[in-house]
Amino acid sequence: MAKYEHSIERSTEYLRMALPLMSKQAAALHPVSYSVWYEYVAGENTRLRAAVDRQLAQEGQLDEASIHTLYRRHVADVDPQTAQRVADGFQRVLTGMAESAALAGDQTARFGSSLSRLTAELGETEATPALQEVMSSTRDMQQAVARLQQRLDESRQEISMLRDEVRRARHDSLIDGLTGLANRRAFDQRLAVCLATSDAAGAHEQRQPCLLLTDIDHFKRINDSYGHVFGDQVIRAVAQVLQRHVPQAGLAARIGGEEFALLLPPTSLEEAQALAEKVRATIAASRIRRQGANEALERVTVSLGVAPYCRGESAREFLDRADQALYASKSAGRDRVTVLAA
Ligand SMILES: Nc1nc2c(ncn2[C@@H]2O[C@H](COP(=O)(O)OP(=O)(O)OP(=O)(O)O)[C@@H](O)[C@H]2O)c(=O)[nH]1
Repeated sequence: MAKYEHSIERSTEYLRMALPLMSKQAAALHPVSYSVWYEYVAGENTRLRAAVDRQLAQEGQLDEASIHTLYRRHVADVDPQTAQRVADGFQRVLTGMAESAALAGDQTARFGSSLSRLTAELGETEATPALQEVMSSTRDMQQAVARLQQRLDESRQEISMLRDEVRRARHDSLIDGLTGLANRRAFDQRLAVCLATSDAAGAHEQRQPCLLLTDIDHFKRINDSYGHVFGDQVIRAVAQVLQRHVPQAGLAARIGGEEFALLLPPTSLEEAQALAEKVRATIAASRIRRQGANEALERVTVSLGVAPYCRGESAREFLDRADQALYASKSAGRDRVTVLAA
């Protein structure tokens, strides 16, 4: 279940609660600060709440540095999806407020021009001081509404930047930095969705999602012989081969140091096996050149384990079966594919 999916009423209430708390601090009233206080008043992020209370007890106030640290530790890092929802919610609330301010501005402007017309019709002499005062207050009101609109626009721009930042952070949190493939977290998320979809499809579906686990053979030796920089180059080369072979609806991920997974959408076991064999042969046939080294080429091989999903089993059980298949490939001499049928 999503952690925060608050209604507009609820998020407006949080805004009302957060504003006074936020304005007491030394930090500026920007979206990062708002995200922290939103989470604080919503009360579901208990670790953030405890950290804020602790800091307030010690320091009395939150300054720029502490608000950013709290945001990074307890909002952005922990759950980028939540941060995105907070930013989206804030944007919705702000948009609503900006629309109300625009409406108030229009009405004030109309009221002002009616008053001007009335004053003109009455003539200088008949325009009483009371009427003059109403006109002057109306002008003040118009200016105040215009200022409010401008501040709301500025806040909307800041929110928009924050959303981009959160989107980037979320993207980064799902990508493996070395290879550009999906990382373990992205893989686990996709696997869960894939299995739930497969279970919901019912027993009549013949083909099932398949998992190909791939591990680079004797990788420790490669590292020990040629160093970690070359080791990383080998990891990237293997990742590229996997990325080239993954079908559109599948996912290629780096799930450990030199371990990869290809998650295939419902596929026959024969097709999955053929794909695994193609990956193995492509890697075995490639020669990875060491940058700056004279000696020509390094032969790298991988072992693979293939397992089809058995409806109803857990992600852990599915992974374990694919891992057993991989282990069988390693035990049988490496550079091979083992299939463990359901
Ligand atoms: N260069 C590099 N090495 C890594 C990375 N992650 C893990 N390793 C290394 O990968 C090696 C994995 O070794 P093992 O799992 O023992 O594999 P192995 O025994 O050499 O080979 P197999 O038995 O064929 O699996 C270790 O030496 C790790 O230090 C990484 O990101 N970069």
